[in-house]
Amino acid sequence: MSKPVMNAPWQPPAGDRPVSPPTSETGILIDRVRKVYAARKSSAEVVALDDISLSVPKGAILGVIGRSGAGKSTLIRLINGLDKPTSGRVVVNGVEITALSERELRGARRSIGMVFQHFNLLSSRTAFGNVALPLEIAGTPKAVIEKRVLPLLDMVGLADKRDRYPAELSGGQKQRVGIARALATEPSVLLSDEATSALDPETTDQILELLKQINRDLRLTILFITHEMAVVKALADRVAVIEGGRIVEDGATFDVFATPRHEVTRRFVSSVTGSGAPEWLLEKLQPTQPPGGLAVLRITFKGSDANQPLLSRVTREFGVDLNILSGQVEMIAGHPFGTLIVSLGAAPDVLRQVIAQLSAGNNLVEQLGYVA
Ligand SMILES: Nc1ncnc2c1ncn2[C@@H]1O[C@H](COP(=O)(O)OP(=O)(O)OP(=O)(O)O)[C@@H](O)[C@H]1O
Repeated sequence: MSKPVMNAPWQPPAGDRPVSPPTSETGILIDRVRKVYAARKSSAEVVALDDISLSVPKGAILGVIGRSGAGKSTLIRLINGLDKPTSGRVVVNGVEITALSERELRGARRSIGMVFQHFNLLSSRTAFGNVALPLEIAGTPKAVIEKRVLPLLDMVGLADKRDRYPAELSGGQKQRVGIARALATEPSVLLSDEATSALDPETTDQILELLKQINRDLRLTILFITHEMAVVKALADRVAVIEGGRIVEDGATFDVFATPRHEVTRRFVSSVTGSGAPEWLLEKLQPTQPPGGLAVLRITFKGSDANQPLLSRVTREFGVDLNILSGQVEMIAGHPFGTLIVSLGAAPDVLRQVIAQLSAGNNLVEQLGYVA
């Protein structure tokens, strides 16, 4: 049914960020993908994806985050073959999706599960009936369907709701049915399109936990798109930030949180870590020192350095008082990560030494300005 990748020899990507050629351990490969929507009478041509390359190892969870219109949904549609790129190729578990005919694609899609923001359940079917649907379409015998669906409903915690209709289920329960349905054809890859965006925070946490468990238990490769960094923080091993159809930053989740390089990433990161300066402080910040003014520093602690008593050491050593203006320490991808914003009064040469001392190890120290 599906074609293995074999015809074209591997060429390194032309873009500035090469990806490795697909191996047996590559779950999803996006190779120099460009998608241009043609101009229409009333609208100009849109470059939705502009030379994107990404590689997701088998069993990994990649979060793709971007603002509205960045190109996230376009990317998902190209991976599941609902749309074709203008150029470039998409390889899922060794199958070059972009080289398949419509008929071949129908078969290949069984190995790609999809979870949707609004669940997309059939209201006329029970939970069981919704999960069974992709198997019925694939012509699976009834006895096999029964054997496959019941353990799936059990896995998502809905064994007792098998005969309930969507209207009788909560949002979280509907999404559990959606996840079970996505797993019915035993896919190797799960694509999630804003799966938790319609859910309240507590239900979101439960669904993210379920996705993590499924990833662990089934060694399923997951690529999800979202506009919420909190979802990336909770779920992703790796993150790619997309803006204007380009990947502006990608890497291990902790590294991207700890050292965001692009302005868009910084904004996403500060929305969940409290690393951004509070509004009241931003209003008071001045670029030059007013008479008697205090310097304002932002210190980002990474990894084990987050636990070190650096501040008291600096206070003792230089005899300066550090006032904590805002701060937070939390765990990201299993590592402590903290941000503190402090003010202090010190002569310029002492300030330089304080900054040097605080910058020891993995810490990042930035001077934000001065307050009166
Ligand atoms: N079928 C289409 N025809 C023309 N332009 C399109 C089409 N689909 C998407 N676009 C445009 O491509 C760009 C990327 O859209 P896309 O839906 O992929 O973004 P997104 O990141 O998913 O946004 P959102 O979070 O709002 O869903 C946008 O400028 C959008 O207007």
